[in-house]
Amino acid sequence: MKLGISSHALRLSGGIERYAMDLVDGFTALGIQPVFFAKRFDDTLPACRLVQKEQINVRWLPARYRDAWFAARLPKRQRAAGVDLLIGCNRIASADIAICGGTHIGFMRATHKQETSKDRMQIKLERAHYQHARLIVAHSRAMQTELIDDYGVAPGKIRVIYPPAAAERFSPINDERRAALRQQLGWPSDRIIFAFPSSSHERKGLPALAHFFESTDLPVTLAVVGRPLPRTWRNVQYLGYHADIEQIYQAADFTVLASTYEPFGLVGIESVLCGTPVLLADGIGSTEVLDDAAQINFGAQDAEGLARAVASAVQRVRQGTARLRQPASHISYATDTRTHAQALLDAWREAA
Ligand SMILES: Nc1nc2c(ncn2[C@@H]2O[C@H](COP(=O)(O)OP(=O)(O)O[C@H]3O[C@H](CO)[C@@H](O)[C@H](O)[C@@H]3O)[C@@H](O)[C@H]2O)c(=O)[nH]1
Ligand SMILES: O=P(O)(O)OC[C@H]1O[C@](O)(CO)[C@@H](O)[C@@H]1O
Repeated sequence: MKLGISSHALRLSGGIERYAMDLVDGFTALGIQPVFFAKRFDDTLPACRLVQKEQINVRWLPARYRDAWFAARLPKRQRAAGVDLLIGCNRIASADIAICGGTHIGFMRATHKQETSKDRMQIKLERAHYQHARLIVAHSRAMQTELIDDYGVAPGKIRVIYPPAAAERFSPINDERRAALRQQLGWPSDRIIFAFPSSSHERKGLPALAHFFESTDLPVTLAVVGRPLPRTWRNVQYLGYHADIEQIYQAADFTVLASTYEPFGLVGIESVLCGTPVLLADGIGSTEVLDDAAQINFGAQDAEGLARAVASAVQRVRQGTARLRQPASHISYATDTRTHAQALLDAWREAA
């Protein structure tokens, strides 16, 4: 069988790029070399050597037309490469398995965005994506609901399969190494650090978090990794895009997301796998798979709820009960990439 994966890019960026890379990892472990269709490749990544690269260049086009152009060119390239099972991580109209790690209608509703012609183009392409695929893999139950209610997808076509995380990257370290890492990052031992990995600050709740952190008297710091910050705040530190993000999780006391729309939130499981519990706003997809020891929840729009959640996190750290010594036991599914790749193939066999 010749397996294809389509995605925006094979490079480090946000969640869906991470997911596509984890698919490469998982299929490689199963002895399958995927053909990878993308607009861009970062050739310094080891993943690029594990795939047959098929680039579809869209750079010459204005941004708004790129996705549709990519989707239109893809079928010919699929046939030429002899692909007989295509997994679509981006919106295309020729995938056999469509991955749903977010819907545009759900995103627009949750973030109260005014619809423009660009959004309508995205939604049209997205409908074609879901319609063409024989199987849709939703990254959370919330996505399953959006697919049925907002896109009219037949429930029988959808399977919820949670996304994986690379275990060799995301794992706990011992206390000594952790203390050294914290020192390296300039984090005093009496400071309680909340990591905030984000490539989309507005959607992931930076305004509410920054407002709380700048005005609290608790000895807490919000450590932002990913996109640069628009300004500075008291108790908020920016660490840049950190290639070895696992070190941030390993060294931090908690990881926090106050997202208004978060289909899954890989950040949640990556942090827990590193032994670091999470503060997650209600409704974030990964809250479905974590137990109470691993997470503290609050309402994304509830300032007092956030304050209570941070206070209870601080209390756990002070009591020495925060860290998770057996990370996998707090997550309801097997997170390794190989199991995920196999689950996709099994679901495909059932659907075909
Ligand atoms: N190396 C590195 N990685 C980073 C950094 N900042 C963020 N990331 C990575 O970017 C990813 C963020 O993933 P998510 O938490 O899942 O959020 P997203 O970018 O909004 O992803 C979207 O697609 C996911 C997959 O379906 C969904 O899980 C998610 O909810 C959302 O829709 C994680 O893998 C995280 O490690 C950084 O500074 N450095
Ligand atoms: O807040 P961000 O990172 O721009 O993400 C928004 C994106 O999320 C999606 O709703 C799906 O994940 C896209 O349609 C939308 O462009």
